[in-house]
Amino acid sequence: MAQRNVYISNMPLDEALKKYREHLENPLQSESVPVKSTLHRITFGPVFAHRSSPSDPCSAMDGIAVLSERTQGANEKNPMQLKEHEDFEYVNTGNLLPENKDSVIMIEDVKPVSEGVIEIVEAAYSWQHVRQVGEDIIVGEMLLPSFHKVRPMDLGALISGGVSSVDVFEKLKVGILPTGNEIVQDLDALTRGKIIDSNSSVIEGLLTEMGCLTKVYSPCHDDPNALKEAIERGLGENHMLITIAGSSAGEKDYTVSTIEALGEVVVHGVAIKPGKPTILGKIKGKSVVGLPGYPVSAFFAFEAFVKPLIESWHGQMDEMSIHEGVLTQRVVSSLKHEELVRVTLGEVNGKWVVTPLNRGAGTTMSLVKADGVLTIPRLSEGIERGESVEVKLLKPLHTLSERLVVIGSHDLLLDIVADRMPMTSTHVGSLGGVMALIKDECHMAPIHLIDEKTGIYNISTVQRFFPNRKMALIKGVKRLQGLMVRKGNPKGIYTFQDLARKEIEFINRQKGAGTRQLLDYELSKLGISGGDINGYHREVVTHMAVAVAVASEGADAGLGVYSAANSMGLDFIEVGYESYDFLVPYALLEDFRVQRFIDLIKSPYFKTQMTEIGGYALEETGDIIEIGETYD
Ligand SMILES: Nc1nc2c(c(=O)[nH]1)N[C@H]1C(S)=C(S)[C@@H](COP(=O)(O)OP(=O)(O)OC[C@H]3O[C@@H](n4cnc5c(N)ncnc54)[C@H](O)[C@@H]3O)O[C@H]1N2
Ligand code: MOO
Repeated sequence: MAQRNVYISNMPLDEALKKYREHLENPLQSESVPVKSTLHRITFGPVFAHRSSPSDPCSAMDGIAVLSERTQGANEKNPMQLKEHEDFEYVNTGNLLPENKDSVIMIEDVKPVSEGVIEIVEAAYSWQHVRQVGEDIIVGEMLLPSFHKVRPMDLGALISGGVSSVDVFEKLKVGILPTGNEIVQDLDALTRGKIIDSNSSVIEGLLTEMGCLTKVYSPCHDDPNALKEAIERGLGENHMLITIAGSSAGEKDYTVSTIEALGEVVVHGVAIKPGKPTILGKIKGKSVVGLPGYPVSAFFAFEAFVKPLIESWHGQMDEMSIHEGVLTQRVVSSLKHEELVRVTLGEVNGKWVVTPLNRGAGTTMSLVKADGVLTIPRLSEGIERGESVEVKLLKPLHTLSERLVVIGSHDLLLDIVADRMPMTSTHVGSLGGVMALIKDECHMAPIHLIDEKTGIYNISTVQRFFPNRKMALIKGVKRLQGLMVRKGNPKGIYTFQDLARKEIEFINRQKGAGTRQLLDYELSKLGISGGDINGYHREVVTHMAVAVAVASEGADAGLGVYSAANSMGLDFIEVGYESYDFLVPYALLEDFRVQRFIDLIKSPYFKTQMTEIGGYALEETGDIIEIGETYD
């Protein structure tokens, strides 16, 4: 008499899936694919920009390009006439900014007077309506992290960032093996007692939707030897095999015994209905899943086990929805239009925080980085900071709650961290980060703030801003700051005094940035005022943006870190090492996201990466300094 499988367990779904996952390794390797063929593929590693975008300064509006200096003094009472080819050139949106021009006046604000002569009633400020080099993408910037499913908007960023091919996960090959003497695949063969194989097509469709390559085999007869051969062949030709039917306790249900003979049955029988007799097996390291034969059972067992397993190999999870959160920055909007603001989300102290991204219509990266979209209706002037808003999610919520929310000063090391753990970072300078921590809008603020009296970094500033709250400073890196100049230092810039020379164009960091404070500190020691330096008021928000401006000859010098200068091939005049540390509320030190971060920056991997970039010292990285007392 044939043996029956009577030992079917009743393992809870979560437990079964966890146990099975632990038994299997991700079978997928990487392959290099031309950028235009990467839609819906999943990135194997981080993808970095090969070029900046825009790669040259260009006009952001239709109008005329002028030298801002030339327009000073123009106002309603004193209209100013300008001559074409002498004082201005006509430009359209996207045109290269002509030589010797630094700003654009919109065509609406230009009054034609006669052939080649126009009149303006308002002066232009420098870089007005000009898209600066790297406004959207900066060479070397991480465009996409690992495990990212490429969407249409990502293609735009990859192509703008000069990427020609991308390492993606190879497609998962899955074999589908229907079993049972009664199963036929051809309607003509559907005689009395036969059943048409509908399950294989359903499972094939589900796998195709997930980006897998499938192969459906001919139905295997209820014969142990035939089944053994078919399973071995199916596994040899694929990464994974799904068998259909024969999973239960019938006399001819050979699937379990065959898998057991060839490898291991990890689970047989789960506490879901339909789907109870599902088999989760492993042969030679590969996954074999036995789905029950009833069509609905097969579908649910697939959704419960196969789908999450493949998704986790792809680094992807569940679906989209609407979510509520608190806005961390005021968003001003025009009454005329409904505005779609790209935002990031994170969970801080049980509250969801919503941070707007760059709003320029040319910033493809704002779409790539967006976790969701906030709609500001027509006839609304905008939304205040602290107000509750509803966000349409572009990413699954559970991946967002794992995120470490970082607001503050920028450094290239944040890209290394963001590639290895879930993180969102907003770059608003050190003081901006401190303010966000005060309002509980982030977990962590990277800071480098010099005390102008003592020259000591961070500690005294933290004491001053948090007199009643116990904080912790996670020691980060010592990084080399200096003046970036073009290769060979053609303008002979060696000291801060040189910045005040008439022919030197400087590019500055935004107010509140630690580097801006360092500049002001050095200038005040020398008695130089910001107004003495051309370009002091021209601000960008990252070190890389400064480096790109100098490299592309938009400026002659800027202050920033060695790593940024080095990556753009610039010369570097050392100013000294500064402490770039991570400030967190003491109470959040034990938070799993903060812990994950500390583990990462203490890891050998992080040290190797930082050493490769150069310009950093990591002696105390990950050490904790407690600051202040708890008064509550
Ligand atoms: N004594 C017991 N009997 C059964 C148990 C049990 O615990 N004790 N479990 C029941 C449950 S629950 C399910 S589900 C089914 C699972 O059956 P099998 O996986 O062994 O599949 P079969 O018996 O071969 O077929 C079931 C049913 O599905 C049809 N089928 C099979 N393959 C296909 C296909 N490719 N396309 C469409 N339809 C297919 C098949 O003809 C049968 O009608 O067992 C219960 N019995
Ligand atoms: O649980 Mo079965 O899988 O009843 O259909």
